[in-house]
Amino acid sequence: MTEIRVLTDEAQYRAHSTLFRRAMHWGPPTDEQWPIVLPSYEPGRVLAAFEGDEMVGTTQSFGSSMVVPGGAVVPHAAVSRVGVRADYTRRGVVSALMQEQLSTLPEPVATLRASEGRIYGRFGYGLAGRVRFLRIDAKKAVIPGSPAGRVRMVDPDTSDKLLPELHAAFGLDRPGQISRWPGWWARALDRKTEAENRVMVVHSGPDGDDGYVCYKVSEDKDFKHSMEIEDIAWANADAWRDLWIYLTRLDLIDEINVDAALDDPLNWLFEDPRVVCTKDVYDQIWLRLVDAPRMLAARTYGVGEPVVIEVHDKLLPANDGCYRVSADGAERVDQQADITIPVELLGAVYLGDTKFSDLAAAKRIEGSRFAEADALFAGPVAPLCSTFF
Ligand SMILES: CC(=O)SCCNC(=O)CCNC(=O)[C@H](O)C(C)(C)COP(=O)(O)OP(=O)(O)OC[C@H]1O[C@@H](n2cnc3c(N)ncnc32)[C@H](O)[C@@H]1OP(=O)(O)O
Repeated sequence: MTEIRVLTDEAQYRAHSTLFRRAMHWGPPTDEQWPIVLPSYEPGRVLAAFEGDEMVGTTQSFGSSMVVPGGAVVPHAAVSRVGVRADYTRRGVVSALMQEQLSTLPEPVATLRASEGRIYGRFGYGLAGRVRFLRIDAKKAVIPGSPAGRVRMVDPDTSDKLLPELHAAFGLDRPGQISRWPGWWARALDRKTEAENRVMVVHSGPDGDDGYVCYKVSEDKDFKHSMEIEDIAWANADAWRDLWIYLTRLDLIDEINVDAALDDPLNWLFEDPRVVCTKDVYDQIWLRLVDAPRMLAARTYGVGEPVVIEVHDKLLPANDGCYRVSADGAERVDQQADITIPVELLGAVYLGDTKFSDLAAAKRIEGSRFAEADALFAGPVAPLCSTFF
């Protein structure tokens, strides 16, 4: 009989970390890594499955906030470290963990990054946002003109304090973006275990610091240098452009790799837009509407005729019901539905990445008036989450 418990002390957290890492075929956390990982264990949010006294499965969440279409910011749970011991898989362990986690989360929405695409739909998560992996030919990347402001390198002691402050001050620019928690920053800014060659650069304009970038450069051979952008954020278009002027004018760099939204306008910075190459498009945000009525009311909608959507949710039946969505908002109603949709697919359309008409074409949803629903749920910008967890 699988029992789900909330873990409470450091020894249990370390066993949780070891179990999850082994499920991913990684080694356990080392003594050097553990002090960096420990702050990411938030009391009350760490669950494990037990068979008798044996821990056999894990999950946890981090408390944060997420932007929804229209700009409202809602409480959000970042779900992570889902793993089952290899000798206990396919016996319902993760199903029990997911049911308990979803039933007890205080936030109305949860997201995660999925290791495999077939795991989470059954738990009500839908693929709600994709990311582009870009490669920029730095040798040919010319941005005409001069920078508007200045950049300066900052040392790790300065960036430990400054970067979290700046990230919070810049705000969350796209649907799907989430705020960062202290344990996230502890790992991101860790310099003991993996970041000796990380460089942090801050941009300032007329009103002070308004952008930053963190990157690492590695050398393949024959002085071929490749840069990975780990984190980049800006408060205005001048800061964004100036950071890219800095990055593309660095000596010795052959290529720059960066993650971007599907509609990121980066290629328009360059004289030759072909210097930006999309290497891959990959799924990123898996979204679970935990409190569907609250989340439907939280976002704004485009112009168009109202539609009535009937939602089915096997794990959280409080979400079941019909919702009338119009340009003025969404509310629960007792009316004939135009569209019937399972909660994971409502999650998939929620941020605007996927259209009702595409789901209907694929025979994933039933009903009519899909074009009207597309118009209501469409947003002016593609979703993105630049905070990996
Ligand atoms: C957010 C994150 O942390 S992503 C990382 C997820 N973790 C991993 O990938 C680590 C390796 N894998 C594992 O630890 C486990 O196999 C898990 C977590 C993916 C699944 O745990 P299990 O306890 O085996 O799942 P459980 O037995 O509850 O399965 C529920 C259903 O999902 C299906 N399922 C589970 N995992 C998979 C999978 N990888 N691919 C396809 N179907 C799956 C099962 O077949 C079962 O289907 P059924 O209800 O029709 O019989």
